Amino acid sequence: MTDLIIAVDGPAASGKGTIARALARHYGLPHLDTGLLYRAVAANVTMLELDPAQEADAVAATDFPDSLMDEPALRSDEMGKRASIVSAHPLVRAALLQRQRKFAHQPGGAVLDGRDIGTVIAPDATAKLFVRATPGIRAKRRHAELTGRGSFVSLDKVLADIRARDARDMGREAAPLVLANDAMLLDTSFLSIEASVEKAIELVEGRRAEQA
Ligand SMILES: Nc1ncnc2c1ncn2[C@@H]1O[C@H](COP(=O)(O)OP(=O)(O)OP(=O)(O)O)[C@@H](O)[C@H]1O
Ligand SMILES: Nc1ccn([C@@H]2O[C@H](COP(=O)(O)O)[C@@H](O)[C@H]2O)c(=O)n1
Repeated sequence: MTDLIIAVDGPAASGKGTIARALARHYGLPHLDTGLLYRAVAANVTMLELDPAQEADAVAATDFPDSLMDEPALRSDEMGKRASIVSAHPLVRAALLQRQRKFAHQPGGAVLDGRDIGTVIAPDATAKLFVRATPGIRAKRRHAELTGRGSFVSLDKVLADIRARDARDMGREAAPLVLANDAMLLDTSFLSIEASVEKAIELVEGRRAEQA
């Protein structure tokens, strides 16, 4: 059987992680949330008391233990913001590249979600999804998630952070978030989680059938 590589890209809180995890379960494939790699670099920069805006400082923090990726602190909004600062440095991206490519190209295939999976990490992916939702809807979902975890932050602040992160991730020179030519758009704004996952499977199956 041919390997199945599924690339899931999209902006912050669009639902790409939720969809990628469900696809991995559905197809019995390993999953990598590549945002966690950048969040781990950001956390390491912070622990080492270095400056995330300085490329050399951020590169020095790319050598982190795998266990760091399991830290709940990585999931905070602040760490998402710092991750988007360190991720703009080309040398940080280069330091994390092979690890992601190796994961994508393991026997059988894999599901990866992030910003540059379909464009840089696995341009040869079997199926590429670009998941999006309006900034307002993404902010409401992320706000509900954060308050559910006991972190008290206003909806306005979450929306402002999402807009700032979009601008940084789409505006940077190194591997910006863009729609790959052959990516399939999946707008989750008015879809439930279940409906989004169903649609994602349908899109992947359509692409597989075209390639059979
Ligand atoms: N279709 C949906 N309807 C309602 N809530 C959703 C939907 N999809 C995802 N969510 C919720 O929205 C929040 C963000 O989803 P998720 O973490 O999957 O986004 P993401 O794009 O992976 O975010 P990030 O870029 O920050 O990693 C989560 O709380 C998730 O449960
Ligand atoms: N492939 C990727 C994945 C993530 N980033 C950057 O990390 C930040 C945090 O990612 P989340 O998916 O956990 O929100 C994100 O804002 C990006 O700046 C990336 O550049 N490439």
